[in-house]
Amino acid sequence: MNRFNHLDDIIAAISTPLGMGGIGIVRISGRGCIELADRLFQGKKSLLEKKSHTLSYGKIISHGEIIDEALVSVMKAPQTYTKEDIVEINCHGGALVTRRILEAILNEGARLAEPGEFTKRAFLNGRMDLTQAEAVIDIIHSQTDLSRQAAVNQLEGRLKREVRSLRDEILNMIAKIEAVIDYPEHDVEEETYGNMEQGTLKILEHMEKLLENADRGKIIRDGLETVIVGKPNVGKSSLLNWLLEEERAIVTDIPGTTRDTVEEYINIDGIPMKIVDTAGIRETGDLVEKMGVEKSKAYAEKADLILMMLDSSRHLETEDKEILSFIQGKKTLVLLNKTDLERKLSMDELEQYIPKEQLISVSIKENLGFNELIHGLKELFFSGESVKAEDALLGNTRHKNALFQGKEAMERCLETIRTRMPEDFISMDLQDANRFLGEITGDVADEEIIDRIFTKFCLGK
Ligand SMILES: Nc1nc2c(c(=O)[nH]1)N(C=O)[C@@H](CNc1ccc(C(=O)N[C@@H](CCC(=O)O)C(=O)O)cc1)CN2
Ligand SMILES: Nc1nc2c(ncn2[C@@H]2O[C@H](COP(=O)(O)OP(=O)(O)OP(=O)(O)O)[C@@H](O)[C@H]2O)c(=O)[nH]1
Ligand SMILES: [Mg+2]
Repeated sequence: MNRFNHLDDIIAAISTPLGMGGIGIVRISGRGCIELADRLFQGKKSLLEKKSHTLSYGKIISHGEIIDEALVSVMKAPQTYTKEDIVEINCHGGALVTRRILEAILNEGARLAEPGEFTKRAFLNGRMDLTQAEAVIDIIHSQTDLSRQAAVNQLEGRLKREVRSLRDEILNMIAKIEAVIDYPEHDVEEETYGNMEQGTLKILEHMEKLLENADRGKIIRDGLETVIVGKPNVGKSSLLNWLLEEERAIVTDIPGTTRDTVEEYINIDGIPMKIVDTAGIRETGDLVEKMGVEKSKAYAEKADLILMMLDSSRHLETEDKEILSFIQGKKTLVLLNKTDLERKLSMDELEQYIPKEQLISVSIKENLGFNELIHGLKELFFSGESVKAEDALLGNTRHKNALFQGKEAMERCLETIRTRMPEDFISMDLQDANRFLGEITGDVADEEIIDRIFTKFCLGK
């Protein structure tokens, strides 16, 4: 039996949100599913007579009762999404109707598909590699055009090709070193070690270039986790509203207005951001406020970016200094707000805590400094370059980690070569690297990893 068992079953699921639209789609995949659907179908022609990728009008009938009228598509293996026969029943969109049709299909012998099982079959049947299957989830979950474009590029196979070309280079090296091991009489040792070193360095360079972009890729894929911090009343909630261009958070001149965190997703000039407005950080006896302050600190700990706010119309106070030292070592922009008022804040004092390049003057009230803020952001994360989906080749942490392990194996290989260890050891290091890269595309398939990936899918996908 196939170790990914059940690949022979007919699977079925509702692929549209339940009862939330005009049409509902029930999808069936597996050998025999056209015959199965035909037993429920009554139209001008039997589904068995239909050409692949055609649509038929008819009625869905179970136990002599019409459940609904429908349009049914028939797609024949192997040129389908799963590479298996597929039938899709397009019925009316109500939750009950779609469920009744699914039940009728299950009664005819199909089994309910697991989340992501259609796409899992597409992977297991070789229509796509693991990075492409993961791209399908990313497309569904994408919140910005940039992350959607990155996911579409991945579905088109950009990452797959990149990893394949790395593996090809490694496999070529393995073939060469194995030939030398098998026919030592032809071996010119210095030349072999020299060639191996060159090859290894070239692959390492390629890997490093890919890894360099991983941080950008993650930001494009998942968004930049940003937290606004500062003492009470400096204008943090005003900043959130400013960025969102709507009155999302409550703003008053009473310090301690925001008590719990407020989270929003926005797209600033192409950069996807998750922005969290927090309670002003200060010593307080108020229990609720205290909890808010703790939460602010916890968010700041795990953020990609901290937007720290200061009130430029006031002197630097102990609370500000505490926050400034608390965020040391994090990627930070410090916003000097309320520049429309008379300046009291001493820049000399401030620059003891934070480099000048990271200071940005704004007045939310007067709508000043927005472009400078965007510019500062881009400098910090994209070295000032514009943000492109093509940079997001490696946004997924699973891919990054596997590539990193591959790189470590290649570094061991370099060491092996340079210390003139036996040629067998070179081959072993190369095989290690090849295996890690194979995990990215799923060519080296660990069932547990694969299951974990597909259970993140929605039903019917
Ligand atoms: N109704 C419906 N809409 C859908 C999907 C689906 O499965 N059903 N998709 C599912 O996610 C996406 C489209 N993806 C698809 C990918 C490949 C094939 C397919 O049949 N491919 C064949 C040949 C296609 C041709 O060139 O004629 C193949 O690759 O061999 C279909 C849909 C989005 N919309
Ligand atoms: N003059 C001036 N006032 C501002 C500016 N930005 C915000 N304010 C005012 O500052 C006060 C506090 O603003 P909030 O946005 O509520 O401040 P906060 O940091 O969220 O305060 P807490 O939630 O209490 O921590 C409000 O009265 C705002 O209208 C500015 O650029 N200039
Ligand atoms: Mg606030």
